[in-house]
Amino acid sequence: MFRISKEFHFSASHRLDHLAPDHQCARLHGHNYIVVVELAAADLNRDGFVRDYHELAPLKAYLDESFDHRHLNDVLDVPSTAENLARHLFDWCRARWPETSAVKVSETPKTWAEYRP
Ligand SMILES: Nc1nc2c(c(=O)[nH]1)N=C([C@H](O)[C@H](O)COP(=O)(O)OP(=O)(O)OP(=O)(O)O)CN2
Ligand SMILES: [Zn+2]
Repeated sequence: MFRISKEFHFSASHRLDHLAPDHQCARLHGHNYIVVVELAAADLNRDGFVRDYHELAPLKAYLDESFDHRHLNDVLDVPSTAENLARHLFDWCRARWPETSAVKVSETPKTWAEYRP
């Protein structure tokens, strides 16, 4: 199996307002998010690629337009946890690129959440 991945970045604010009011993440705050999309295939195409990295440009455009410098509570219809963000972006990528195998999201230098069905 071949696996490729590409990293994307955006900055956004959010509040996890379903948490107890004394939880620090229930307060308005922001992150410099990192998103890594992974694609997998048993065979390579005629170019020797799982898929050309350049074909992932629509994900950058989607993140820039819909997530960057926005308030995530206004963007997602589920709590804006890293897990939910990873699942949302996985579904978005999988609908376009069937080789999508996982999406990882980092909110801080110490944390990662991954959705991999
Ligand atoms: N499983 C998850 N736990 C938490 C999430 C999440 O999306 N999934 N999100 C948050 C906060 O939004 C934020 O990411 C804070 O993370 P945390 O690691 O607690 O932040 P700190 O940098 O302050 O951690 P320190 O250990 O104090 O450095 C919380 N949990
Ligand atoms: Zn947060």
